[in-house]
Amino acid sequence: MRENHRKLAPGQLIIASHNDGKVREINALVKPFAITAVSAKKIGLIDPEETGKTFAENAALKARTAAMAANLPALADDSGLCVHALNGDPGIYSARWAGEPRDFDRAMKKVENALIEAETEDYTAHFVCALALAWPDGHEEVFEGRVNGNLVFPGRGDKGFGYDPIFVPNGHDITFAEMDPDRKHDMSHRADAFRKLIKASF
Ligand SMILES: O=P(O)(O)OP(=O)(O)OP(=O)(O)OC[C@H]1O[C@@H](n2cnc3c(O)ncnc32)[C@H](O)[C@@H]1O
Ligand SMILES: [Mg+2]
Repeated sequence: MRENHRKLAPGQLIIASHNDGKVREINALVKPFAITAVSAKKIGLIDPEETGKTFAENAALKARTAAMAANLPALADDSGLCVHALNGDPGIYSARWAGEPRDFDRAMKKVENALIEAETEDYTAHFVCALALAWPDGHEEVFEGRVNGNLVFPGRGDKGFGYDPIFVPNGHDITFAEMDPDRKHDMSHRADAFRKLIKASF
């Protein structure tokens, strides 16, 4: 682990994501800092193909693409749901399980069906979030966060996004989609990764 992290200077930061739910959460998380977050989608940057084999590789690829295109530092998030009885699926394919156009009811049904097919009682899962910062000169840093929980079917709640309706974090009895956004931000994989990023980069 490198200890000499580069600090992020006050100014503009590109949020290299085309997911409105994520951009909303990232904006809330960077709000206390002297940073103006601009979403990649808003300024018309491309949504690169995610060819990496890990969350960290994909986050770095997205951050790098945006930083080079905008000539500004960029922050990208690659995240997903890893279901233990499914050997970590959907994992880095979490967005792709929702098809095109994205349909997370379908993706959650797919997870439920795969668990039924696996004839398992193990409904444990975790979310992972890799956050990558990339600068136009090629410097990159990646931070990873995680939250453990259990899956419930049918899904419950209409807050949040993606797989939130089926995920109950450990120590709680409501899903991420039933939780106020501020509470999710206290304990989520994204918050965990952000704590590391803020400590290193701000
Ligand atoms: O790549 P970008 O443009 O950032 O947006 P994306 O939606 O394609 O994002 P990913 O490639 O990282 O795919 C991760 C998927 O995992 C799901 N996911 C990630 N974080 C989540 C969270 O906090 N709650 C629920 N689902 C989440 C969500 O459905 C995402 O679409
Ligand atoms: Mg993506």
